[in-house]
Amino acid sequence: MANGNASSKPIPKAMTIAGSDSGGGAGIQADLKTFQELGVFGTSAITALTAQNTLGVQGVYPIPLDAIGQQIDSVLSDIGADAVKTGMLFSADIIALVADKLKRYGPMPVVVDPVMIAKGGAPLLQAEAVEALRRELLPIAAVLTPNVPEACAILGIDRIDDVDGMIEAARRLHALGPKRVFLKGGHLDGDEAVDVLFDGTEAALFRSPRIRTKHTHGTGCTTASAIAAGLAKGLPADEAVAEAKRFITAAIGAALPIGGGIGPTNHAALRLQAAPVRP
Ligand SMILES: Nc1ncnc2c1ncn2[C@@H]1O[C@H](COP(=O)(O)OP(=O)(O)O)[C@@H](O)[C@H]1O
Ligand SMILES: Cc1ncc(COP(=O)(O)OP(=O)(O)O)c(N)n1
Repeated sequence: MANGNASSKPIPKAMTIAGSDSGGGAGIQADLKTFQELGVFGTSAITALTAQNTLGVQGVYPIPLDAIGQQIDSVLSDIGADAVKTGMLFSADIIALVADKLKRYGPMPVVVDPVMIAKGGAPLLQAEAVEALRRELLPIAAVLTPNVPEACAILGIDRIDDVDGMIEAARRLHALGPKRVFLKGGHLDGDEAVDVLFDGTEAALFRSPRIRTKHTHGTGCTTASAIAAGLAKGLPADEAVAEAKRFITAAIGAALPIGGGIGPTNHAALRLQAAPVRP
């Protein structure tokens, strides 16, 4: 009897392979909250511990390779995953290990969030690891989800200024191997936050009003894990992206002004909109 109920379908499962954010707004913590909110059972392999809060990153401690590999083996050899999301991977060695494991346990859709630098400026990927990301991980990505600075770093270009520039960059990123590129426009200016999904043929735009808040910690992790949740549920990629855009827009709209710096998005926002808590 699946899920204790003979009539229910098995629950979709998604795994996050990422860093831990002690402040709870990004990383593994954001991913697992997102999976839970979107009806997906979440599992994890932690690649690095960060001592982090709304003010910034105070420490980064990579996990030994054996321990990362063992977490992935434990989860994928038993529970499995309908989709995987990768986030902070920190070093070329960790990237190579993760790519190897995903090839061994695949095929399953992999959302690659090429996390490089936290909002406060702390490096979360060693500079020399960008080439490993390009070579090992991009070719196995079902969806690559860079923000604008990450897209520039992967392509070795100085700037992307507008939506036309994003479309051109998404085309060039697609040529590096991912099935789809979802290039996020949160770092650009304008009254709308516009993202580009390029599938090798067409570029589709996803637009939302730009919310005037400083509390955007964890937007990238949350968006990528929401896409992974959609893929785990069997949604086509464009629907998974549309659901993720609704999720992150609501989460930013109800962001939490906690701590003294950049607060986290509110992962419960969509659920609370649907069923507001009565006093
Ligand atoms: N102020 C904002 N208002 C509305 N949407 C935003 C805002 N900032 C970012 N977004 C959206 O959040 C998602 C994550 O984007 P981005 O901030 O570019 O990623 P990252 O957190 O990786 O830097 C995208 O869908 C983007 O359009
Ligand atoms: C452990 C960890 N992983 C990833 C990030 C970056 O997350 P992101 O969603 O891009 O949010 P910001 O750091 O840009 O707010 C992180 N900070 N920590």
